[in-house]
Amino acid sequence: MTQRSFTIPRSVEWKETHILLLDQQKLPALSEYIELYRIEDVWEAIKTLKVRGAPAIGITAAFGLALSASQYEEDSLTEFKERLQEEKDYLAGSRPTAVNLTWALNRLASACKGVQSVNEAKTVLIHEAIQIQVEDEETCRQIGAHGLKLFSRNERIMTICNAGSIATARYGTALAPFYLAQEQDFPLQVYACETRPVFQGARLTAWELMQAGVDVTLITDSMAAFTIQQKGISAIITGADRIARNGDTANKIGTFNLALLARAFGIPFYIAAPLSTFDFSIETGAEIPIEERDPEEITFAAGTRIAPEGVAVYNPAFDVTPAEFITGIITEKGVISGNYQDVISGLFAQTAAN
Ligand SMILES: CSC[C@H]1O[C@H](OP(=O)(O)O)[C@H](O)[C@@H]1O
Repeated sequence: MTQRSFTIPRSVEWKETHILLLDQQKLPALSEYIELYRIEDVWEAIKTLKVRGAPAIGITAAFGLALSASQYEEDSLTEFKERLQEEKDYLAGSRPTAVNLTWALNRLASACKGVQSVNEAKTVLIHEAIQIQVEDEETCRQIGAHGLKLFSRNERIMTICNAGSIATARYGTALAPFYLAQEQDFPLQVYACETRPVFQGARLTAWELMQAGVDVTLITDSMAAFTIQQKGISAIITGADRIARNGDTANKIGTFNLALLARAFGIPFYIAAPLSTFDFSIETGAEIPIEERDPEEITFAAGTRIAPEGVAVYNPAFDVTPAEFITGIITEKGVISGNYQDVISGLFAQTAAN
């Protein structure tokens, strides 16, 4: 098996005194890293999608909380933990849908439970945030390996948004199989939906896959059905932002459309997501908070107004695909399918036991 080498971009790096962040709003024209020193800048980077993608949001928020806490001057452990809770809640409020944000912040808070001093707490927070990133990279690689087994050579696969390397620690979730396929000289053809309104597919997925030398074709979201029909798309794979215990899955707006098309065309529809994207506290997708974003994301394109001033706008950033339309969920533990309620409950039990 030939091993090929190529660039797989990273979204964020811990730099002790600051966070180094790939500004995803500047891509694809500019691949620029910015330095974040304050928690307010981390909050703003998440809110304005300078960093986006469920795992990448969680990792960045964890770095932001650890960095801010490293600068606290409170000597009292009680006062330190009170301020940590306040700033944890502040970061958690930056975006509502991706559960990885609160999952990562809760993990840092839990890591601090047994500390005996402020200095120990500061060290534990940094180590836990770094550990989250290290684990996520391996998790994504495992998702890629499990996902790649589902595809045949030269298969044509559709995706939406960007669930790539820059949406995670590295490799991505939905795009991870394509990176591993490229490493193994296993040819696949990817059809990427541009992903209105902020074009994560056009700006980010096309950029990532072209950099890796993956055969990627860009289409508009409205072309999905005709492309499946005309180009013989044989599978669809997307990322996820929050998965309920029954398997209902929130992902970028337009994902549910693709799941319905997969059912209509009789092709598999896969979700790729780590266990950290499962929200074991909610039973169904009806409980998933759906972020609604600035109407100007729709009424403007590239800084130019494309809709009449004052027009009513509905701009949900995510939709929820009912579990019945999901062929399988590709996790680091393997592909789960069938009765998601039972299988996910089993995963929850395993995770809780570890
Ligand atoms: C690997 S999670 C990526 C996930 O996040 C995206 O949303 P956003 O760009 O708004 O953060 C999209 O839902 C992707 O599937």
